[in-house]
Amino acid sequence: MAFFNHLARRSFAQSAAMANAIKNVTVIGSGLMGSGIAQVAAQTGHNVTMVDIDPVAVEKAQKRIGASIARVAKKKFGEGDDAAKFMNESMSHLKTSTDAVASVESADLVVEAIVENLKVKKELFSKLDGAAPAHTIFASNTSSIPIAKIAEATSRLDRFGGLHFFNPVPVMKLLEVVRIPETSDGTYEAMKGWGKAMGKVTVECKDTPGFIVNRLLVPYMFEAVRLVERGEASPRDVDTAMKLGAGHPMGPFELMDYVGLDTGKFIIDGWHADYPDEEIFKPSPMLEKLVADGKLGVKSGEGFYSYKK
Ligand SMILES: CCCCCCCCCCCCC[C@H](O)CC(=O)SCCNC(=O)CCNC(=O)[C@H](O)C(C)(C)COP(=O)(O)OP(=O)(O)OC[C@H]1O[C@@H](n2cnc3c(N)ncnc32)[C@H](O)[C@@H]1OP(=O)(O)O
Ligand SMILES: NC(=O)c1ccc[n+]([C@@H]2O[C@H](COP(=O)([O-])OP(=O)(O)OC[C@H]3O[C@@H](n4cnc5c(N)ncnc54)[C@H](O)[C@@H]3O)[C@@H](O)[C@H]2O)c1
Repeated sequence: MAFFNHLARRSFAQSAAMANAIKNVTVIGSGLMGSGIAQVAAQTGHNVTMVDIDPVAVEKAQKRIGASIARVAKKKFGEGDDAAKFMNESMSHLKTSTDAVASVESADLVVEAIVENLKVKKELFSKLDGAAPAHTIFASNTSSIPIAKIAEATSRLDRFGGLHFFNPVPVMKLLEVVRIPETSDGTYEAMKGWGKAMGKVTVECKDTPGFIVNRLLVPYMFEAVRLVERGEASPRDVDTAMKLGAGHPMGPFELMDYVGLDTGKFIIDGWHADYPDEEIFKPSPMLEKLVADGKLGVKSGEGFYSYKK
């Protein structure tokens, strides 16, 4: 028994050591998720470079992070010097860039949170694979795309995995840590250890569709839309019912608006392509029209509901 305890202690020590080795973090994508991941990494003392292809998105992200850190600081320290110190120290760990290749030169970990599109993600990782140091771990925050499909664009399958955060990242405690068959034990332990260093509770996931949460949550959201499309209830009543009847903090329509209808469409289109005979994944006329009209939810000011002030 002592031998196995020794092994367990050594494995824990290894993962702690590897997680501690993750100091320089590059987050690619400064949207809803990338800005949240970058914020929490900065708040937890990592050296963070947040990158986006769109300079306007970077500027919006900095504003979003500033407002969010203020909420976190107020919640942790109330008003006063300690809150200001926390905010200043966190922001001091955060740099921004629009040059993805340069941003990974000294990265220990790259977390990708760009558009939910396999081709674009593969193009990005292929480009970064030649620029990042050999030891750098690559991870995708994808909601629905198989990690293995993204990883095949690189030569570092043993140092590739999924780190699936939840929205809003500063609040949601869960982190799904996904491995592909080639992910080394050291990489997996380092990713789990880093998740804990980020203040998250990690769960272990295989590279299956939707990992754990989205495998259950996305069909639920799909059914909510079908129910409304069949004229059986209004979005507002469905949301009220799920909040008061199932204790959810948000109803499905509020949540779809919150996560972004564009991301929702990317997911359903991807799963429909992969599973064409699955009725539930057939395109939704209601969602198609909203996205075509630029109504993407909170991020655009209107989705299923209007958020215009
Ligand atoms: C057929 C076609 C169908 C097509 C549709 C398919 C859709 C598919 C969509 C899937 C998308 C991908 C999903 C993704 O991969 C995985 C996810 O992320 S799923 C989403 C997970 N998140 C949730 O479920 C969020 C649920 N909501 C909540 O938890 C809460 O509502 C809230 C967001 C935390 C807000 O809380 P409220 O009480 O309502 O409001 P407050 O503003 O008071 O906030 C409470 C508390 O939290 C702090 N806080 C809130 N937001 C932030 C922030 N951004 N930064 C920092 N802190 C924040 C706030 O300070 C409050 O703290 P307090 O002061 O009260 O202690
Ligand atoms: N929205 C959510 O609730 C949520 C939750 C968990 C995971 N995810 C996943 O996270 C990823 C990002 O989702 P989001 O909601 O933050 O999207 P978003 O649209 O808010 O942000 C995406 C950002 O990526 C940038 N981008 C696109 N292509 C790029 C490139 N080649 N290089 C650099 N930047 C690029 C865009 O300019 C944009 O700012 C997706 O894979 C999504 O499935 C989303």
